[in-house]
Amino acid sequence: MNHNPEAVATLQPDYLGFIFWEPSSRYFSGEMPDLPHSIKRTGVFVDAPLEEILEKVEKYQLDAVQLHGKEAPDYCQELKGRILSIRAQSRNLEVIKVFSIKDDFDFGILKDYEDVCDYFLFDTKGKLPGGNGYTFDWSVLEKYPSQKPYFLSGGIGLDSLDKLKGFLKSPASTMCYAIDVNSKFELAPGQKNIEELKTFRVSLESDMN
Ligand SMILES: O=C(O)c1ccccc1NCC(=O)[C@H](O)[C@H](O)COP(=O)(O)O
Repeated sequence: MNHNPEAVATLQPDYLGFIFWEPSSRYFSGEMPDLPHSIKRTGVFVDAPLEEILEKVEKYQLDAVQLHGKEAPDYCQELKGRILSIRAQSRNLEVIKVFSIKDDFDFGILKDYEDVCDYFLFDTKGKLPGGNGYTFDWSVLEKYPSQKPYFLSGGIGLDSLDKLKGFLKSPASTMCYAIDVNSKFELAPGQKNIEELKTFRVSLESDMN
């Protein structure tokens, strides 16, 4: 297994993802490492049965789930409700609903998800439900109609830095809450390139200060 989450954690990301979709080359099945509490352990799922998500949430003490399939609003709502009852309201579970964009996007779809998830994540449509390594045209986000913060994702790498810096200064990014990176920072599936991640972070942060 190539996964190196402990090394990624030294960079203190806000979220750290674990892929729980078995066909993925990044599928995670190992022991959850000890991570600082400031880092949200995020389980990535694709149309998984609710019971499977609940089992992983408890087993790995997840703080967030990222849903990459065709999960309906009812499903998100039930997930939230079930977690609340299990955790007796002691600890939240963030639900991040992913939408994959090809060319254009019908933002009307988001309306029914507004009250049942915490964040949206915009990824690029591809052969796989995630981790395809392609960017979409971020200018579609100029029409983003919601006040819900979103994650920007899909094919972001060091070669995206200039474009990303421009985007983050544009009105389309007003509700952009986080940048999600994956395959463009890998030495092998699941094994992240720490030096490149560091370079990416330092470059973005220096531009924003
Ligand atoms: O990474 C995977 O193998 C994967 C498989 C199935 C669903 C989601 C998956 N990854 C989700 C992510 O969190 C990615 O960060 C997102 O899709 C962007 O990936 P990339 O285009 O490689 O930057």
